[in-house]
Amino acid sequence: MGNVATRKRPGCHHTARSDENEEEEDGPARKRLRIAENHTENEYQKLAFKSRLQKLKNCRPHLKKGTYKVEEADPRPPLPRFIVDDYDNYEKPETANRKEFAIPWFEHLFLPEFPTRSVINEKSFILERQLGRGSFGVVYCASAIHDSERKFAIKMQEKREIISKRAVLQVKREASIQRLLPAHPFIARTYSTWQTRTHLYSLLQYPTGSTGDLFSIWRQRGSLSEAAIRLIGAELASAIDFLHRNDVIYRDVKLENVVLDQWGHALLIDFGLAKKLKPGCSTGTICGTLQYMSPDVASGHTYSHYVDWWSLGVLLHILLTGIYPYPNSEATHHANLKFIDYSTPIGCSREFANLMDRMLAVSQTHRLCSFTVLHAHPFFRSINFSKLEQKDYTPASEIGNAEYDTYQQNDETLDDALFKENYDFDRFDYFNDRF
Ligand SMILES: Nc1ncnc2c1ncn2[C@@H]1O[C@H](COP(=O)(O)OP(=O)(O)OP(=O)(O)O)[C@@H](O)[C@H]1O
Repeated sequence: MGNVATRKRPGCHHTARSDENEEEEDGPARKRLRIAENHTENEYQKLAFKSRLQKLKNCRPHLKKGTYKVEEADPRPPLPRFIVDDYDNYEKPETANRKEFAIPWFEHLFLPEFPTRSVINEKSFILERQLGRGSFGVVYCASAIHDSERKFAIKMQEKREIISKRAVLQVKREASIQRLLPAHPFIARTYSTWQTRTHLYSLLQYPTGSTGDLFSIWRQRGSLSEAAIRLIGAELASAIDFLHRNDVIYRDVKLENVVLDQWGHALLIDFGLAKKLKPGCSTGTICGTLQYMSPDVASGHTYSHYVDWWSLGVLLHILLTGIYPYPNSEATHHANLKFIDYSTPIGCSREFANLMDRMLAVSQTHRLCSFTVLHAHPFFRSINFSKLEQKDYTPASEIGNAEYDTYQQNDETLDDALFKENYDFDRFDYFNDRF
């Protein structure tokens, strides 16, 4: 078929074709004649030739006449040298090499927080049992392959889930904050992180002989004694203060994020919502667990580290009374959170009642918003924080000795009387004189 298109048909005049034939037939003589006919072009060539000849004569006067060789001008524009050189000298990587060094995007996405080649990896451990479930995967208790006595928690998160929920930055931030944080007795350490093609792994501190997270403990045993709450509260306060001093706002203090070891010491886990925030700076992301969320976060205005003290207040309130301080148990959106109808817990010590009033005050002027104030509060007066951080106290001995009876919440007359008395007295004592 291709031949049909180029075949000369009878009666059809092909100009280009006939010129080519003429050239072929007459040779260079015929070509010269055609150039001569084109007068303008010819004149131009002559002038150009003369000018180049003159230039050559000027720069090489020692050469005799007639020995010059002028080459025909190249009709194409000169190629920029650097492109030609680059192209000529460019060493294309071997196909095999390229395959070896290429990092797939779903691995690259989680670098450098989750390295792809780690000395410690999932093959170094034996997974024993499941400890809990998070948004993107499962947390296992694991023992080191060469030392079965050493226990760790391994958090295994699915990359697919993380990407589909657009939480890549969140998990990377969590890993980097936890890994850079200095050691603290009440914060779970992150020893290592790595990734496979499908999963992210975090090797975490496992509390020795863990009795589970605080939520499960509270659900099994009910309300805790004030003595136990004092020790657990003080340990968590020490951990939160440490985070703030290291420019970290935690934003997710809740029962589920505290695990206890066999002596009842608290360990703060899950830095999924933590953020680097310098003192005096504020942030505005509405995040956290609704029932623990402070009015400042829920309002959508900017807030700072102090919101963690509100959440700790909610946690301590639940540990003692078994209920949330504000009617938000059914809330599904931050805009629906209500900060009304608070009543001071009754049937507890005046110190604890006052601590709750202070930590859960909606007005920031009345609210307890710093470790210094908490540390000096009468509820924690008996605690030596240096000894606490040395783990000199044993909260386990106090856990389970509940003294608080939740039915007293219904006695409204007593409730009101106690609230007024405590509030006025304490307000004078702590706001004006001491804090
Ligand atoms: N270091 C640890 N030691 C013991 N148990 C742990 C540890 N880390 C996590 N767990 C258990 O696993 C559960 C889920 O862990 P975690 O909350 O860290 O996961 P997550 O994926 O960050 O979840 P979330 O959806 O709350 O962000 C916890 O509630 C706890 O019971």
